[in-house]
Amino acid sequence: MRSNQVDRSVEQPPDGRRYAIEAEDLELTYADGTEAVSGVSMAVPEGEFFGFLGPNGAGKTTTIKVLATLLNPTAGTVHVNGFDVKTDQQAIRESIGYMAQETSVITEMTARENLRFACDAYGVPRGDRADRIEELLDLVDLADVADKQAEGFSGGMKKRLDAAMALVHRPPLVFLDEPTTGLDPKARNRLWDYFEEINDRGTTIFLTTQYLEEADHLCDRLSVILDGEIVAEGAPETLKREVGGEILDVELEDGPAAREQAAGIVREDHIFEDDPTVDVTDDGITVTSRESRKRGPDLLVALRDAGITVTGFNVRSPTLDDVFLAITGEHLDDEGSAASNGEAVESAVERPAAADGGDP
Ligand SMILES: Nc1ncnc2c1ncn2[C@@H]1O[C@H](COP(=O)(O)OP(=O)(O)OP(=O)(O)O)[C@@H](O)[C@H]1O
Repeated sequence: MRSNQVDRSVEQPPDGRRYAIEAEDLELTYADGTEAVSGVSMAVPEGEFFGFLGPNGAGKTTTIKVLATLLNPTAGTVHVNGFDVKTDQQAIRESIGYMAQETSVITEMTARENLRFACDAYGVPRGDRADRIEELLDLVDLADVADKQAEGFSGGMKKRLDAAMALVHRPPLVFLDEPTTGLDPKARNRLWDYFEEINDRGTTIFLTTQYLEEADHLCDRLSVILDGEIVAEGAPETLKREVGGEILDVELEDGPAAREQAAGIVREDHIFEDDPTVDVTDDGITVTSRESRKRGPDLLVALRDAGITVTGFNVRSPTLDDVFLAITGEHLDDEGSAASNGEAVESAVERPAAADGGDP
């Protein structure tokens, strides 16, 4: 342990691991007065796959930049790998990998040359470089194109090279800032496999994403950030359970007046006895209740008796989008921007992002 490393032995997670990240009341206000992060606290144990989920502009990148010592916090206490972000910046930089939103790949160089360049930048001992580069090229499936210029790489290949470059010095903790934005589902899945592999090897991962499915698939635990504040945290399954029940989606033939009338029937007719929540959507209503399955048919009868035509009906388990809706009253749409209820209601789970141009 370096002399200035904090001994956090009294603040270990319950299972004896140490914390890779500890932040308490982190605040960051930009020079123009924008309060990007207001009182964020988190504790990420070593080895965890931790997700930081939120819409555009929520404060994810700002938080990551503080953790990676690229921005000084305005207030709060932050330790990364046991080091203080205010006083031990060099030690933190040596002990983390950072895959930024913008690519670090130099397109005039080959994949192998880019990795060599990253080894230089991180001071990887010369004797270790060749083996490490081969290992990373294999891991991210770029061995076949190792000596090809990165210029011709697809978006997915560049992202995989970016991720490999963040890992040449074998950091115990890696920050991935929206690593799959703009990739097609196939390219995204390949990156997910790679991230899972490095996490299985023991690397702590701090991932920011605006994709609900990504957070759900990869993360052991996550925090949801909105307008610079954490609004929920927990394991994806726990958060979904906390929504409290199952979701009943009812599609209606008629427009807004019929949807409001249907919502009124749910609220006033006491068909569901557990005080359900009801949301008006683009094409009907959504009811969240522990009795969705049992009482769903009774609702259909009540709607028919009121002269409202039902065109579709489905009971399902809650998704992270339902969690987001329950907490914020807004959906998180596929562009990562929070959309008011009843406007853009499809989640990133259902709509893939733009193609990234033919990832092989
Ligand atoms: N250099 C800056 N100066 C002033 N305000 C900034 C600066 N960088 C970011 N902001 C503002 O801070 C807030 C948080 O931005 P941040 O980039 O951290 O959000 P984000 O969740 O990472 O969003 P995105 O998904 O768009 O990257 C936003 O209101 C943004 O406009």
